[in-house]
Amino acid sequence: MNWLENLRRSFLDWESMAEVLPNMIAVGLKNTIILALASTVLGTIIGMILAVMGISHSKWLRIPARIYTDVFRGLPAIVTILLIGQGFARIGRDLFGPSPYPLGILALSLIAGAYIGEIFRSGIQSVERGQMEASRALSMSYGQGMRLVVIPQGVRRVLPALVNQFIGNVKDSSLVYFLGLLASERELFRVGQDAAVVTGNLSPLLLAGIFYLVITVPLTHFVNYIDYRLRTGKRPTAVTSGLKEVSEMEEAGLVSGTAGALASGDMHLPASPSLARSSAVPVRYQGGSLEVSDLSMAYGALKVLHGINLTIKPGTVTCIIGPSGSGKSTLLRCLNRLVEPSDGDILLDGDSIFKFKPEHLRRRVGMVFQQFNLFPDHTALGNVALALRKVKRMPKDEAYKIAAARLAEVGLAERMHHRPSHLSGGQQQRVAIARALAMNPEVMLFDEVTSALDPELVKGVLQLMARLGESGMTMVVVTHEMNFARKVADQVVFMDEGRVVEAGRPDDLFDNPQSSRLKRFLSQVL
Ligand SMILES: Nc1ncnc2c1ncn2[C@@H]1O[C@H](COP(=O)(O)OP(=O)(O)OP(=O)(O)O)[C@@H](O)[C@H]1O
Repeated sequence: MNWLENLRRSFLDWESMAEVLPNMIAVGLKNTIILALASTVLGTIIGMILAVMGISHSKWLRIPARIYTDVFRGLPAIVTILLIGQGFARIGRDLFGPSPYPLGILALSLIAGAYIGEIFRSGIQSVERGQMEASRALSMSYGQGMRLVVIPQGVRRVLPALVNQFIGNVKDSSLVYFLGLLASERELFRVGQDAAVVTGNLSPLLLAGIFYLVITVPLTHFVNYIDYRLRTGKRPTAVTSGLKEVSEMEEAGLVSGTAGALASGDMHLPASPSLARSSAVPVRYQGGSLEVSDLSMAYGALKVLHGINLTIKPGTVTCIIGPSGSGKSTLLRCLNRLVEPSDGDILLDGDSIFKFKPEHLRRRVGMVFQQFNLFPDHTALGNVALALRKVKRMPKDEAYKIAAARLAEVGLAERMHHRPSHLSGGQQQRVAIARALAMNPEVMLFDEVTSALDPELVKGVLQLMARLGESGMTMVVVTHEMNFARKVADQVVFMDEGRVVEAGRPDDLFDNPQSSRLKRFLSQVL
């Protein structure tokens, strides 16, 4: 039992622990926290700058950020601390006085910045491109899209990694003692080590270890909890349970009145009980007109649109059909300047859209995407209200009132407090439509909005779009739904290889195609 007693004296000598405890808390713990917090805050600022430089289009920003990251990640922490702490000791003395403490914080921050920069960069780059596209389509500037949509999502995704970095800083703070700290500046490790030398056992050092764990373990669990809350949002549990069934029932309700109606051509609107109920007084829209002339567009050397001419009258529905890669989506994106054409002009209510700032144009021309592109960190209501608040600068109450009304119009009054991940695909797409409508546009662009939906959810969305078309909204719809185009469109445009091959009334195009290309296309899709 002798060796057991030996171990106890080495590690669990209560007296020497009790003796060092006040100093451990008042000096060691305090300094460790100051060193770790200060270097994390400064490192976060450096990291954010590095991340923005790292994703910049300019190589003059990217390359220095890369070199910095490689150097400070590649060097052992102790080397950096000694190089900074001793190499800059003179400057440090002039700036901060005799203490090496500030230089220690600086060295820790420079190291942390390199890691945090990489964490931020990968977080921001992991956010889907569609999020920025949706932000821009809602009239946000690039900066607003980054600040309000992309960066918050990126940061949330990397929150656990950032906490790991803080924990790394807590531990790395022990290296600063190499710089020769004053007694009042010693951190946990140094206080423990000093006491261990005096008492001749390791108990004070073990106590220091326990303090490290007291800082890091609860923090990890707390951040995991915050991460969970941010990911899932505050939601009553009762709503989550049985969600699938509710959403399926709702979709079924939407579909039931129209099942097969589109296919048979016997579609009466609004046939859906939930849609009809949700908008007893139909909303009327003041649709705008579009005139596209000689429009061409290229992605680099790839010419995608060749001299497109198109007239879209106010309050009409134009469906664009054509084979994959024929330039339909590109034409749509030219209409709200998500891409810039190389030639030609587009008039909105008689004015060239190139006279406006793109952000102003996009308030008048809304867009809905195939992949919905809802903001996952916001509820349905938050998704619709975000641009109203941040772009249109409406007071919060007014924005939420309008958002709630728009969601009610698309049959989602009862689901407005749900996040996208708790909505079915059809419901998400209806939120996206409500979100675009809330900006009060004159023209709505729909880019294959039902292509990502399960077949049983398609009809609900198509029915909503058909109702919107009947309410006076000008709509340009890229679609593979030929029955929808036939029944709802005022004009169908067939594109192939970047050209409008035929355009006209749906009956004329579908029943009496003129060109061999349209005949071949229809024979493949009908
Ligand atoms: N961002 C881009 N960069 C480079 N080329 C692109 C880009 N987007 C589309 N293209 C190319 O432009 C052409 C037209 O694409 P577009 O998406 O407009 O066609 P589409 O008719 O909408 O096709 P689909 O029905 O498959 O969506 C294609 O050859 C496509 O590969």
